[in-house]
Amino acid sequence: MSPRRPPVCLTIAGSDSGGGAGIQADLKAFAACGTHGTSALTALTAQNTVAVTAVHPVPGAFIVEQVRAVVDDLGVDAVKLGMIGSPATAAAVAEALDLVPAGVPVVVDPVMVAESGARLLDPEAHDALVRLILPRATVVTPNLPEARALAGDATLDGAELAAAVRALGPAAVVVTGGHRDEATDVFQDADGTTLIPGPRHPDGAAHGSGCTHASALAAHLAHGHAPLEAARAARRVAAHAVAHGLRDLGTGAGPVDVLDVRSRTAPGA
Ligand SMILES: Nc1ncnc2c1ncn2[C@@H]1O[C@H](COP(=O)(O)OP(=O)(O)OP(=O)(O)O)[C@@H](O)[C@H]1O
Ligand SMILES: Cc1ncc(CO)c(N)n1
Repeated sequence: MSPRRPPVCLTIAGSDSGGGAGIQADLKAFAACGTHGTSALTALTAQNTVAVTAVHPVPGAFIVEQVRAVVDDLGVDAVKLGMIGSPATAAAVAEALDLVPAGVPVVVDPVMVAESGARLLDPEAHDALVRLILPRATVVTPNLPEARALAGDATLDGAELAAAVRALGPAAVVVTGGHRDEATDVFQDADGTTLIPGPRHPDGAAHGSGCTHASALAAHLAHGHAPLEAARAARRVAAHAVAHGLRDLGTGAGPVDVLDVRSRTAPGA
């Protein structure tokens, strides 16, 4: 890679009109982690901090075309997958992944439910996600309820839960800790299980924490870090974004802020 060329990350995900999650969070996290962010939208959501009021899926052929445009010209050093939504979108995303050169890491955030409680994955898309997408993941990053839904067992936890998700085909798993009292992430790959602890920050502005985490992880893989090191860095980046979350924006859970915008002034001011 030429020293002047930053790593390029591609998010294949949904848009959050409220700017907290989805591609809006992904592009900010990519930039915060020193990479150039590109995007292929899977769905547009009319969304704010309290609800998702409408979803407009992007036609499958157009998802593929967006990925082709990026891959053919800019190149891609890591991919992050977010909202899939429907079985048809899962099939299109799988087709789009065939355009990504072999060996490029793919981080899959198996988005199911928004922080506001809205469902973002049709129940009938679950099988397509498991069959078409998870086996292609370098790292899959479910939160606790998503991991249990993928494992098909609501009683599992810790290393057993991570192993049940890894059995679906991804090389590594991070069960993220935002839904635990201690916000400890559980990483597992072929070498074993590693806990990734860290301080728990007050809740109330964690909308987009999962997207930020998965994108930061992809960005660190794009920089050449190994999955475990990238997962440790992603925990730090996401926790920082939660700590600086914009709790005064909106009436629900405020957007995370990976760029800590309150500490900045307008350029030239
Ligand atoms: N209150 C918190 N304090 C510190 N770190 C947190 C907190 N909440 C989440 N995190 C970290 O943020 C990352 C994302 O975890 P989380 O489990 O919240 O994802 P998620 O539920 O998919 O997020 P969302 O659906 O809101 O985008 C993890 O690394 C997790 O440890
Ligand atoms: C578009 C989109 N993707 C992912 C999430 C998960 O937080 C969300 N709320 N919205």
